[in-house]
Amino acid sequence: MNKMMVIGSISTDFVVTTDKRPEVGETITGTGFETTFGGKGANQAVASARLGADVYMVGTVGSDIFGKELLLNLTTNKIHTDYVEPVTYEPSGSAHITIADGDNSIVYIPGANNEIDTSRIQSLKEAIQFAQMVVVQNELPQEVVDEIIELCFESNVKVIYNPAPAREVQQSILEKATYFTPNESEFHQLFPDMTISEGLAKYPNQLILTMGSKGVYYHDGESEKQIPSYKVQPVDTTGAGDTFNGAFAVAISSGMSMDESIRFGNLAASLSIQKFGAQGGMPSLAEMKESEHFEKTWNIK
Ligand SMILES: Nc1ncnc2c1ncn2[C@@H]1O[C@H](COP(=O)(O)OP(=O)(O)OP(=O)(O)O)[C@@H](O)[C@H]1O
Ligand SMILES: [K+]
Repeated sequence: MNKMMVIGSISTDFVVTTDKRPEVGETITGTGFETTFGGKGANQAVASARLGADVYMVGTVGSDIFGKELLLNLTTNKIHTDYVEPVTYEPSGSAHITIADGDNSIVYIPGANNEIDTSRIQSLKEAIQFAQMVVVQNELPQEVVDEIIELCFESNVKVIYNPAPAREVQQSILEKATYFTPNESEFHQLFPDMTISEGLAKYPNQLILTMGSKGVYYHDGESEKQIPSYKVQPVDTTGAGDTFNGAFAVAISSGMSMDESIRFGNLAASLSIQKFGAQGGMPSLAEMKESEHFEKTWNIK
């Protein structure tokens, strides 16, 4: 079984649906309320664990009621929580999402997620060196992300860096990631002066660009390649990118080829967007195998 370490955010999504948004000072009656589990780190951990990886989550939750639920959700998904620390001085991370007119507006409060620091990463050095794959995203302080990638690079541990949400990142850090996986807008934030083709050619077999329904692009050292997505009717695309990253991580660390691993990621993502919530539709390996697109040669270890 693949030992994987996912270092990142763990949050609750509070989702309000309403016919219109309130004006400043106004109170209105909405139409619905739901809480779902989120945080890019936790989402990617759940995606990998459902597909059979042995996942260790590294992160921070508040010592509030939400923190307990967040931990319980991880263990329910068979994720090890030994490296998830409760903190007392910040609330658990949360995203406050209002959906009106088919569009969402979001207030994200990192809270406990910002309390992880570089000394915590140093204290986990041995555990990190023991992982077959490390996965990290941008919902942590950038100096912590930098420290993780530097440590993996020096220790020869494979690391997938999902630079989401978009922000500036030093080129020297990107270069040290085994793979980095922006979507289209994150790509343009990382490389404001480059076309997509120029970026792909500069980082062959390393830059994996997800383009929603258009599929995934990378350069194999000889030419640019496009791996198409699977045609489905999306219900809720929240968590598509997280599912892709978690599934790609499982496939590539199982020794599957780049093309196979991307197809595996695309298939998992296409199943996930047919259900509500970031984690709600993330498939198990058994559900993947039931798909007509599952390939017999895909061998998950
Ligand atoms: N409409 C769609 N139809 C089929 N597959 C899709 C669709 N949207 C997304 N996907 C799948 O999900 C993967 C990731 O999607 P995308 O590039 O939109 O990432 P993202 O912007 O990080 O997603 P999100 O922020 O919504 O989680 C794609 O590579 C593709 O496989
Ligand atoms: K979904």
